[in-house]
Amino acid sequence: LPLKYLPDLDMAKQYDVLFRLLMLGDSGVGKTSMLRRFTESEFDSSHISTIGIDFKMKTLEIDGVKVRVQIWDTAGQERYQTITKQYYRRAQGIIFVYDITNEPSFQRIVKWAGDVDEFAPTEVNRILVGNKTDEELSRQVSKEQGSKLAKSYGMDFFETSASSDSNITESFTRITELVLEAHKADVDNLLGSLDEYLDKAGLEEESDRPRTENNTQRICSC
Ligand SMILES: Nc1nc2c(ncn2[C@@H]2O[C@H](COP(=O)(O)OP(=O)(O)OP(=O)(O)O)[C@@H](O)[C@H]2O)c(=O)[nH]1
Repeated sequence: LPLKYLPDLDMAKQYDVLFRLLMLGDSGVGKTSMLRRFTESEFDSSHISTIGIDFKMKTLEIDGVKVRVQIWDTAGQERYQTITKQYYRRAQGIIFVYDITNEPSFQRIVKWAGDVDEFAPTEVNRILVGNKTDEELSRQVSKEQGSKLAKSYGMDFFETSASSDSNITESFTRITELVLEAHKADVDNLLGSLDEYLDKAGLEEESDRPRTENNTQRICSC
């Protein structure tokens, strides 16, 4: 492989694997805010409802693996659900979000989870998140209720605040870890063959090089 291709190989190594995560929950629970907090370290107190679906990317390093996550932020509003359901199938991880100050948003997790059972692959990883813990005085759903529901679904549970940046990184990291664990065999295979490819590329490049005094010049000109 000619030396000039090496920078492209470096680009390819900026991340090892890409996963798709999906955020689901009622309108106003804070899905967009959690995602903005996680990817841009920002928070906005105004509510601009997501139209249809949007996504943001972030790279995490877990156990030495560079994982790029594409996080899909869905609109909680009913009218967009025909569109958003089309994305369930492509997700490897799902974050269910409710608002701890809004009991109906918690009750509706059952409905969101039911939709996922119907439209997402069965092996999809899931976590449950109760957001807005900074609004403790307005709390309507206890931590125990959240934890119990999560347990009944076999999900990990977090209480977060996008506003005060509590448990946001932890939640996104946990779902990414679960997805990575679930796909460990595939990832190992992929990384194994990529390493092999890079080693091979390095060897070929060595053997391509003319064994003359001009070696240095040739390397520099690339
Ligand atoms: N106090 C508090 N407010 C929050 C928090 N997270 C989000 N909010 C506010 O809740 C409102 C709704 O937040 P969004 O992030 O737009 O909610 P969403 O779930 O994306 O809503 P849709 O796009 O309509 O589905 C906004 O006014 C946010 O500022 C939080 O952790 N604490």
